[in-house]
Amino acid sequence: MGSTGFSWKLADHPKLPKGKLLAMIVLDGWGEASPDKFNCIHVAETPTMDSLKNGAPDKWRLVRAHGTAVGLPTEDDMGNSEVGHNALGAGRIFAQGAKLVDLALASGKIYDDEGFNYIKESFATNTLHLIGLMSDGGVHSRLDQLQLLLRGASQHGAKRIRVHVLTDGRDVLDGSSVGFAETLEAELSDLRSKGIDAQVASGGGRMYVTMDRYENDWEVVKRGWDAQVLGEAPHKFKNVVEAIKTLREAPGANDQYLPPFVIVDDSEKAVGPVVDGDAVVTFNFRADRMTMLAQALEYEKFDKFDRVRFPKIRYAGMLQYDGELKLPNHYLVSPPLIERTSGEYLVKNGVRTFACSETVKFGHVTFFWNGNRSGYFNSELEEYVEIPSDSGITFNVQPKMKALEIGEKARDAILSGKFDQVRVNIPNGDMVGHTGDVEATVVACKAADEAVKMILDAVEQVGGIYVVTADHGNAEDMVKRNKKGEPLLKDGEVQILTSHTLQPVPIAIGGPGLAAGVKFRKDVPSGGLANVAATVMNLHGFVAPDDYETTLIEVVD
Ligand SMILES: O=C(O)[C@H](O)COP(=O)(O)O
Ligand SMILES: [Mn+2]
Ligand SMILES: [Mn+2]
Repeated sequence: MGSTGFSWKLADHPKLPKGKLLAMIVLDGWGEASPDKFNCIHVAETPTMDSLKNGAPDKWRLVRAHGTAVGLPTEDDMGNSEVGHNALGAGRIFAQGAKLVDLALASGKIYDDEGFNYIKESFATNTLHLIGLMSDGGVHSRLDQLQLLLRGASQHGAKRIRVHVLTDGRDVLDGSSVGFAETLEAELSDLRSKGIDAQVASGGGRMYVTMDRYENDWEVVKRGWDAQVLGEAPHKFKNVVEAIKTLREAPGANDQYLPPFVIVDDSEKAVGPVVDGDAVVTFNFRADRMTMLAQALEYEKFDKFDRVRFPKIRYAGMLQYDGELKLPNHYLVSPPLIERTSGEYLVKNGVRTFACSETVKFGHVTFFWNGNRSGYFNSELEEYVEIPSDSGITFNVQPKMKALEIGEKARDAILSGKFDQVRVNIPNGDMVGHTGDVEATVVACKAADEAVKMILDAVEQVGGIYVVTADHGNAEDMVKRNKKGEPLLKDGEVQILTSHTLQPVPIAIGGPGLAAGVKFRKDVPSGGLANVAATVMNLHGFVAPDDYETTLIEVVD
């Protein structure tokens, strides 16, 4: 596509009409797996989703939602919301953050680029702080990347390094943070033997400390700020392994929600507050749960909580987390450039668009869907509605979440006649699945199914079309399995899987507005989430751009 010949205008689909209302429903964390008692979708009453499956193979099929199909480094990488919604919205597969960071570290290019050279200015006199998720989940960060960065930074002049860890247990097994902390400690001890003053300075569980998203609860970020920047926390320890082991002993404690702690020296002084002149890197590559901290670290003007001190630092993100806001200004690796998304094309071709979810997934159907871009393409044609999520709770306590409210908003948008596309994310399977609470996840799946029904009923009323799919698996498998697929036992108990899975996800099309003869093609057997955008464009009456992954549908006369 030469720059001169470029046009936003989409060609008319030769067979499919325009002007049909299309409901695009993304069930978060809803994969397809064999039925057993750890498959919460199977256990739950889900009559609506079950009935869609009866449309197989013409109107229901599976698509790939993990690994290389969504731009991740390997087929062992489970899908996640960022890469899933990016693929759904962009219609093409982009090498994602995880892979781009791998490449930049492997080639050493990361150390030549602007971001690293910017923070390097601090190395001679000050401390380099690295803040992020200590995990090998590969969703937000990876421990091996942190290890390489630690080695590389010290080889490039960092003499004093402080690591501020967030424990995971959400993209990896609960309890695995102890092993990660030991690995990290060994790495730091190796650096110390080479004369580098390197240690962990603070920590806390990701869901309670720092990694909130979409401004659901700034208190979470403040807890992290106090520990990481101010060096203040309710718990003080001499080293990170002891900290995690001790805090995990409290009743009900788990990696995701460990309280904040700081590491102190023999005189009980925090070893690593952030001070003027220091360099800070947030080493997560994924954006959603880093942008709030990034704002606190970067913005002179800031009123979300009292920072007490706002040190003058050199701050860089592993990636730039928001291209539109240019946040942060400095970054070590350039993010994937996801342009010409289906959302932008459709709006530019007059498709009036409504998008909605509750806070915890709101950015998924807007920001991620639109290629990690905030805001509207055309505020006259678009409306994005965020339903406030409950904050300060784990969602197993409230497994229905706001599913029905999302369903109602979507229904009203459909019936209003003001929109051509009504797009939602229904979070329950994922958010409750991450708590590892199997019973609550069953309730969650039922609620999600009810929300789908509400939307499909409205589609029926207006003679519209629906596309129902998911971004990756989660609730369909809640247990860690051996290679044969049998649940793995540890100390006589099954090991609960809080993370996403490698499973494919369903996609269903239908509704009274779906033209006769539309069915899934048979010649895209390994279709993935990136094939959905062209499919949706067709259903709006357009042909997708040539470089989009091929459509999943055909029209048979
Ligand atoms: O951030 C999270 O909650 C998990 O790490 C990944 O879940 P998501 O990709 O579904 O948001
Ligand atoms: Mn998701
Ligand atoms: Mn998830």
